[in-house]
Amino acid sequence: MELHIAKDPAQLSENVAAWISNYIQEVLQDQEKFTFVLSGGNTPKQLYSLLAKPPYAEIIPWEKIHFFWGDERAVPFEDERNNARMAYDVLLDKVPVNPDNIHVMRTDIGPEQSAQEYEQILRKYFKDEELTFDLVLLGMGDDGHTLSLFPGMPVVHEEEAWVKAFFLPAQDMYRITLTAPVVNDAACVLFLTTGGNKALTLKSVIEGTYDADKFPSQLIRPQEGELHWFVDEAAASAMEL
Ligand SMILES: O=C1O[C@H](COP(=O)(O)O)[C@@H](O)[C@H](O)[C@H]1O
Repeated sequence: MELHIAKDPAQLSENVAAWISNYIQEVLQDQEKFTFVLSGGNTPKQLYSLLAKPPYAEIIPWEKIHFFWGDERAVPFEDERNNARMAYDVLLDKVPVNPDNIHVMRTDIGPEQSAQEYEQILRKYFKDEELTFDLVLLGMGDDGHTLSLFPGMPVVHEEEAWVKAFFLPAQDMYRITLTAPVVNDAACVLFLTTGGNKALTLKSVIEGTYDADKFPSQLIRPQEGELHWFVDEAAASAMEL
């Protein structure tokens, strides 16, 4: 695992945008397409908006990238809580992406059906591949969740399915999420985490005893791929560095 610490969220987003842009270009020297899993929430907005502007809007070969989502809130696309909607607003509507390469988790059908459909899309896409995604971008909630793998929920222990839907009582909402095994088969996983409110949780996730029921972010340990944590100083403030 590599830990990268930046001064503040603005500097962190700058660093991650540059890192992602380099990584995409490097990987595309050896292959024709690149698979990029996006996260939702608030943290990645600044990063997405940087990627949508020069120089990244111009140097990233957008038409070669296939976009997927790590998780989705089962609310209509028009709802501002919808993770795909946020990514469209800040990034995908602003760069020359091929619309056929954008693979959203649908919320215009039932969550179970959407999860099954997404699983089929992924299994078909990665049929002959040893690894799954080239890059998975993740966030971490202050409760230690990542994707929609929330503390204490059975989905944390899912080992077979790549995509699951479930009802999250705390938010009175269905969630659709990739599971840990499919993310752990990725070539590279990158966590983006900011803020002092996440400092103690981050310390537990990175330096604490393994307890995935309490801190689902600990589930993410790529088998062969790289794991990077990009955090700001406030989020890193409780760690013993
Ligand atoms: O609900 C969610 O939260 C996590 C964390 O979001 P953040 O804004 O605190 O970083 C996010 O990664 C996930 O995609 C989203 O559905």
